[in-house]
Amino acid sequence: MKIFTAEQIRACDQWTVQHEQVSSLMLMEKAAGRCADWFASQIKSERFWIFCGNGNNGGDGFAIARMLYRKGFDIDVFIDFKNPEYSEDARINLQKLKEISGVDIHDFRQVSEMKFKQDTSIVDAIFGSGFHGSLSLDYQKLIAFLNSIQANKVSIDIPTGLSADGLSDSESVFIADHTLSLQFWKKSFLHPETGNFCGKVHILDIGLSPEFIQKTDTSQYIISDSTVQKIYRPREQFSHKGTYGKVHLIAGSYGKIGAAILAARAAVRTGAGLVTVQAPECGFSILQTACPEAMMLSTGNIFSENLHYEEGITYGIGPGLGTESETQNAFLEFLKKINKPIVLDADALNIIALDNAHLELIPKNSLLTPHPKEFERLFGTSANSFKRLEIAKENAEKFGIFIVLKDRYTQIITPKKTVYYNITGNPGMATGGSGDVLTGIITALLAQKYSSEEAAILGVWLHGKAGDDAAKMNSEEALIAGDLPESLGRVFNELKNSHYKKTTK
Ligand SMILES: NC(=O)C1=CN([C@@H]2O[C@H](COP(=O)(O)OP(=O)(O)OC[C@H]3O[C@@H](n4cnc5c(N)ncnc54)[C@H](OP(=O)(O)O)[C@@H]3O)[C@@H](O)[C@H]2O)[C@@H](O)CC1
Ligand SMILES: Nc1ncnc2c1ncn2[C@@H]1O[C@H](COP(=O)(O)OP(=O)(O)O)[C@@H](O)[C@H]1O
Ligand SMILES: [K+]
Repeated sequence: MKIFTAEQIRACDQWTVQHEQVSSLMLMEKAAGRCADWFASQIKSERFWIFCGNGNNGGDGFAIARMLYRKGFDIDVFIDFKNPEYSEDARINLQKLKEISGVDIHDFRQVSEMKFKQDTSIVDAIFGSGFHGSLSLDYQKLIAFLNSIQANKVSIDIPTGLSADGLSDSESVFIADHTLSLQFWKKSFLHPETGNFCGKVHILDIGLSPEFIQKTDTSQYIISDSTVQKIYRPREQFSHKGTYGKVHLIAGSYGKIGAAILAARAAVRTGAGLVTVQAPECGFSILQTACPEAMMLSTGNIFSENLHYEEGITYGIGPGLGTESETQNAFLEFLKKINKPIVLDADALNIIALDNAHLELIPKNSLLTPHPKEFERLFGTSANSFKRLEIAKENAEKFGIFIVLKDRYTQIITPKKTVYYNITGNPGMATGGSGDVLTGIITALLAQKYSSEEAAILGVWLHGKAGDDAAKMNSEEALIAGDLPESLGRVFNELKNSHYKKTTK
């Protein structure tokens, strides 16, 4: 699914009006209708306080107010009495609302004097994609007041004060529990500094031109279920374990053998034909007990100092590996021998980060899976996650690598500087070892002849879906990394069913 900038969304809006025989007023009616239906079906409140600005976001708010009133809800609308200028469509919808005697319209400055009933939901239709600059003092006070009261809060299109494309200059931003985003994800929803204001994001299809969407280029995408269904290949009937590749995980050291176990369990559950763990002997008995499906190769006594290289193997290196000098030397020598894509995580990245020249040793099309701190060690600090993404793009291109930047919405950055955001997963996965599982998953996919790009996209999606399945079983709080490989089976079943549903009657 494409992510467009605010400017592209505006162009899409205009294209739809020009080419699809709908007026902008009809589009607003459709958008408001989708929002009103969502409120009526998802929200328990009897009454709504709807705050409307002077542009088309406010216009949506006026139309939503009218529709919710007709559905039987108790509605109060708040506007800026000091500013009588409205966009044309907002003006028409405000006029329609004024014709309804049952809806009270107040100046938003009066809100703090009004009695707030507990079951009221607050709707923010103040500013959307047209917001720029910063808020006036009166609006800042309003947002501070709304943020301070306990209520269910919903933003239309974008929380007021946020910009669609990155950080905004606004001092205050409306904090939503839900954001009803029209047609598209916005980039700012996907980054921590801005996404935190959006609550749960719901994308409402308002029927903007599919032709425009298809023909308009972007370099940023959401990984949608349909993307993943296109990548996924079911297993062949006449196959054997050789068909599904040989994985070697170079992982674990004294005190961190669990990392190797988690990666190995993930690799076997992702369907790799044969999995071997290269680890120090101190971990053998626990590894062979915890994951009997995997074979073992000794790399040392309590840490790795002697790594085994063979042709035809797909390597995943780093979880719990340690950074002792012997391990560093062994790993860097090992890197020089490899000329096909590998997966590098955790301590493998920390060793590479010790010297910039090490980056040159990474085989082209390899996948690096840093969390933000590891990324910083590799490529330097950045002021915010938007700048970090730009640094990631430059380095992915420069070194010909895929960077899987792990976060709430993990970003995959390709050597061509395309960005894929993953929206599966949940905060239950913020627990030690979940990254090790991802290494096992991606390495197993690479071994099964998925391309690096496919392995990254399918891998992060599967990982997040496994997290969602595990959270459903165990709650987000009780989710542990070891649950993730156990959930993969249900996720694959679902994926396979949807694949067959697409290809059979
Ligand atoms: N996607 C779609 O196809 C569809 C989109 N739709 C909806 O349209 C929305 C976009 O509408 P929009 O372009 O009118 O912008 P909007 O967010 O209302 O803001 C502009 C107004 O706010 C003002 N203003 C701005 N910054 C300000 C500030 N700091 N402080 C004070 N004022 C400020 C600005 O004033 P100006 O700068 O012009 O003086 C102007 O009056 C979009 O988010 C969605 O809800 C649907 O209706 C139908 C289909
Ligand atoms: N709040 C969150 N929502 C979704 N996914 C998350 C969240 N927090 C962490 N994750 C995922 O969990 C994994 C954590 O990886 P990492 O930090 O390397 O853990 P570890 O080093 O303990 O294995 C990443 O894939 C990340 O995307
Ligand atoms: K809004």
